[in-house]
Amino acid sequence: MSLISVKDLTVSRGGMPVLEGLEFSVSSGEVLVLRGPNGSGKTTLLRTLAGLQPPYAGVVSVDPDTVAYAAHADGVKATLSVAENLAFWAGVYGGQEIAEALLHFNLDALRDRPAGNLSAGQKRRLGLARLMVTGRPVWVLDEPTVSLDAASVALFASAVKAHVAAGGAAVIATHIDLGFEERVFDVGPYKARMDVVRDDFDEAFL
Ligand SMILES: Nc1ncnc2c1ncn2[C@@H]1O[C@H](COP(=O)(O)OP(=O)(O)OP(=O)(O)O)[C@@H](O)[C@H]1O
Repeated sequence: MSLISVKDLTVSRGGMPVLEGLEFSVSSGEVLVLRGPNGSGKTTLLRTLAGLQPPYAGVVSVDPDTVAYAAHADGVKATLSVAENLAFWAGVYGGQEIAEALLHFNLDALRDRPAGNLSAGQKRRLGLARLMVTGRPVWVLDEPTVSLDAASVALFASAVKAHVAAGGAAVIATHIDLGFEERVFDVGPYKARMDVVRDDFDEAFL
């Protein structure tokens, strides 16, 4: 069953098309890894998939209530403890248990530490643990392993594996090999031509 699909999608940044003609779908049980050099448009595509910005053209088919998005900024509340941060997100998303997420991301010993006092990698682990408490099936992740050491990357990879084994799906922009079976989608060939002109463009300006 397809949880997210795009058809003839163009995504834009600052009003300019960045990628165009995108077509793919991701089903329950699948991981799609986005690849492409810096600045190629992966973040722009992920933000569009997550509903944070509208498509420039084409269609994104996904129920917005099924998506959990994690970006570069961890969205951690500095004055709340680790456990309070997770409980807060669990409440926002409908009350999943936080115990499993704390254990999985090796955060149990840090549960009462104010999140503002965590290291960069610990903060990133907390940001990723949040995914587990959302209960949402479609994980849309932008460079999730930044700041993580090898052991934490392995924790993250196993969380994704468990998530898709339970029927979820994930779209992940990453430059590293996460060591699991995935489909790879290279955005390179979809780079938008700079001479794209919208139908509603006033030719008098050309
Ligand atoms: N506010 C903006 N207005 C116009 N163009 C922008 C703006 N912000 C970013 N861009 C450009 O949009 C393009 C796509 O950026 P995007 O962040 O989606 O790339 P990326 O593939 O995620 O890169 P990275 O791997 O470095 O994270 C880049 O060329 C970038 O310079």
